[in-house]
Amino acid sequence: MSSLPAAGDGKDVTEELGAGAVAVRCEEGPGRGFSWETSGAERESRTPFSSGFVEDPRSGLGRVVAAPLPGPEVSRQRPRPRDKGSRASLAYSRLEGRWWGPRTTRAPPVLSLLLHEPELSAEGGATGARKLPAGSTSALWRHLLVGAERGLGAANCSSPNRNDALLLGHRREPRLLEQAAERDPTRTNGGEQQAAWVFATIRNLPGGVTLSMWSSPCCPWGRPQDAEGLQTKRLQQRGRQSPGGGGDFYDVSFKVMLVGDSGVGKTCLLVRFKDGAFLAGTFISTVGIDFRNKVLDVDGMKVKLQIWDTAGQERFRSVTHAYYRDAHALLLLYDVTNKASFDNIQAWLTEIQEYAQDDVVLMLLGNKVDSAQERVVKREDGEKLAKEYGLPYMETSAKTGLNVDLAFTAIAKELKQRTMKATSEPHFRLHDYVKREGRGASCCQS
Ligand SMILES: Nc1nc2c(ncn2[C@@H]2O[C@H](COP(=O)(O)OP(=O)(O)OP(=O)(O)O)[C@@H](O)[C@H]2O)c(=O)[nH]1
Repeated sequence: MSSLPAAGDGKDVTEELGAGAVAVRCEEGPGRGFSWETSGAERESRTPFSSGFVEDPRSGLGRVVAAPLPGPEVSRQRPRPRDKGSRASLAYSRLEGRWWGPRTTRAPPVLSLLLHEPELSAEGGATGARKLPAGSTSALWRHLLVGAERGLGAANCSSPNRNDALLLGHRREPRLLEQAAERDPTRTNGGEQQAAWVFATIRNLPGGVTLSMWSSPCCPWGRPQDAEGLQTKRLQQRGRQSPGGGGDFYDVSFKVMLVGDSGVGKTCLLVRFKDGAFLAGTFISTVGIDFRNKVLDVDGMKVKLQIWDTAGQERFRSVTHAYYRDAHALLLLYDVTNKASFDNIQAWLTEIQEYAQDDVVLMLLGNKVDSAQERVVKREDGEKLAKEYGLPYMETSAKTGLNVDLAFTAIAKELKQRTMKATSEPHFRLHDYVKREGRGASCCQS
């Protein structure tokens, strides 16, 4: 792979980026958000995927994105001339409002990824903007399989001058597409229309990762089969109030992480809690890490939970490790229909012990209890394990919603109590609460 040209020299770098060259990573931390252009070639496919978190300094909202990059330290440094040829070559500083890289430039680079639209970030997901040269048939875009699976979602994007747009979307956020489409109908740029409209999927990114993408029906790589269907859907849903949003007020805020093997239902649990919906159908693994916010009213106090959905797959483990230290609470899930996921709980606990704070609030959840026929892990086994480790325990179903709200509410109550130094309220006991309130197959220990 050749190195990226300096930003602003007007060159189309897409060919040079080569196969699999799509992703973005960000510096972590409030008020320091910026995005990176990255690239990766096939030969770097063993590079572990990494991810970053960017937070809008004004709204305090953020989003997580994934990138095939080495360690997080890469993003903590400004690219310098000596970085030329490294994969973190260009960056856009939101605070400074300019691009910088090997050479600071006035204009954004031809191929750039940018994070913005903070209101969308409240919903999580990876977004990015990409300026495409008109009629581009770059190697990059040949990697897009237009018209991939239905049900993939997207978030909005645009370039800094808000002319050219394309996005790297989140796989399970069709609502974001609707929002994006309503806010940004097809834009015009020098006679060429580009906007976020139609999804595609980028496959075979380094690490074997697949990312979903939406783009314009009139984009250079052609109109996908179901563009009209999408448009119809958008029109029908116009006027629906967008849920969530970034304007929630809160008194206290906590970070909660969902961990456990791939496929145990972490994403579904989060979506059930946040949206009251169940993600049935094809299982698509989480890439890197993602999060969503929800504000709960806990005994008169607004408690914001920023819930981080981690990827259960082993290859993303190095990504999630970095987030443990900031977590106030962890929900550790296994799947009652999958014995291996239960057997792996001990390994997860070892990991938690190593990376999380000592005082992290931890709860064990046996998910998918609606699948009674397929159940292979008995409730008693879950209880026993929880007791052994002194954990509160519940059985949940993201499908039916059983105990889902309860699990998060219990966590919020416990965390809220910890922040109240002296209070006249009765002492909250997480174990007792879970035992008392849990429904159906839920239970307890202690
Ligand atoms: N029956 C049933 N299926 C569920 C439940 N929760 C999740 N699933 C299904 O299990 C599969 C995996 O769910 P996800 O939420 O994507 O799993 P995950 O833990 O986030 O997986 P990774 O992202 O790979 O870590 C999907 O096909 C879901 O539809 C549940 O409570 N009941």
